[in-house]
Amino acid sequence: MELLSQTEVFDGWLRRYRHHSEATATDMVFAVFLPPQVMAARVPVLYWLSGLTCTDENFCQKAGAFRLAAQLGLAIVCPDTSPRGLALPGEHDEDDLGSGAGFYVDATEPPWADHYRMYEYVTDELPTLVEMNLPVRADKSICGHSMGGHGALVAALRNPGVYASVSAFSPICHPTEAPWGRKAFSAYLGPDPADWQQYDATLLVASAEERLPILIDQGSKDPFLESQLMPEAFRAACDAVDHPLTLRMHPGYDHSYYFIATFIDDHLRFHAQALGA
Ligand SMILES: N[C@@H](CCC(=O)N[C@@H](CSC=O)C(=O)NCC(=O)O)C(=O)O
Repeated sequence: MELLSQTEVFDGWLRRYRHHSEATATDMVFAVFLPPQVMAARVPVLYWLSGLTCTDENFCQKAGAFRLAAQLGLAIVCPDTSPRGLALPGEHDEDDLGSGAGFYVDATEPPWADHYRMYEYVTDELPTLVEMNLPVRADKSICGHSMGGHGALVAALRNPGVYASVSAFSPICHPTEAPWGRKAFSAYLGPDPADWQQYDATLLVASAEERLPILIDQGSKDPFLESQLMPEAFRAACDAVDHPLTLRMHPGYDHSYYFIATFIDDHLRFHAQALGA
């Protein structure tokens, strides 16, 4: 891993690293916040998956998470949202496909399949790299926003026993029925919706092997609420199998990082408690 920068913040450190990824066959950049407790012992990790158009930097600059993470002794790892440095056909033309829009799936279709393997990257390669090279424990939790909320829910539902806790802000809960999800899945996974189900939290929850409690925060004035996010479909799927879900609707809040910043402390405490931080 190549250290690109280190910035002291709340007595901890925000670092950015570049490394070669086998999963994406590109270089990847990620950010990590290390709390001051790493001077004495390894700390647990929260993975944050960002949404469409983001890089590793949006959460770091806008969420306001590091003061409490420093108090709780929680590391936070922020991956990028897609491979970079490529010039695949159409890759940089739209906000919801290609660069900045990896959707945390392993693409099977050309021209994406050789590089757009963000599921493998965030669930396997990156945690292995982080645990080998940084002063963290293997204990981990996962959280995300919008496309990243979808990624966090899918990662937890598909990997029983791996995450101590999972939460999301404004997640794309039912991407196989949402325009963003249908467009991305068609491109990355091909035309057969049967191949999309493994990446849809609302479809996965019935067969989840672990009933890990889920926390979701959602703003009622989010312009994407009904068309793209569909938390009520996810609630119904959870209710049908008694999967523990806390879905908090917040009147007046939208889809932005102002909403995330308002409630991020609740998520940090939720994860810190599960991780024993
Ligand atoms: N332009 C896009 C939506 C862009 C957007 O709102 N991106 C969100 C995530 S949306 C779901 O994944 C975001 O986090 N933006 C970065 C930020 O710093 O705010 C459209 O309208 O389709």
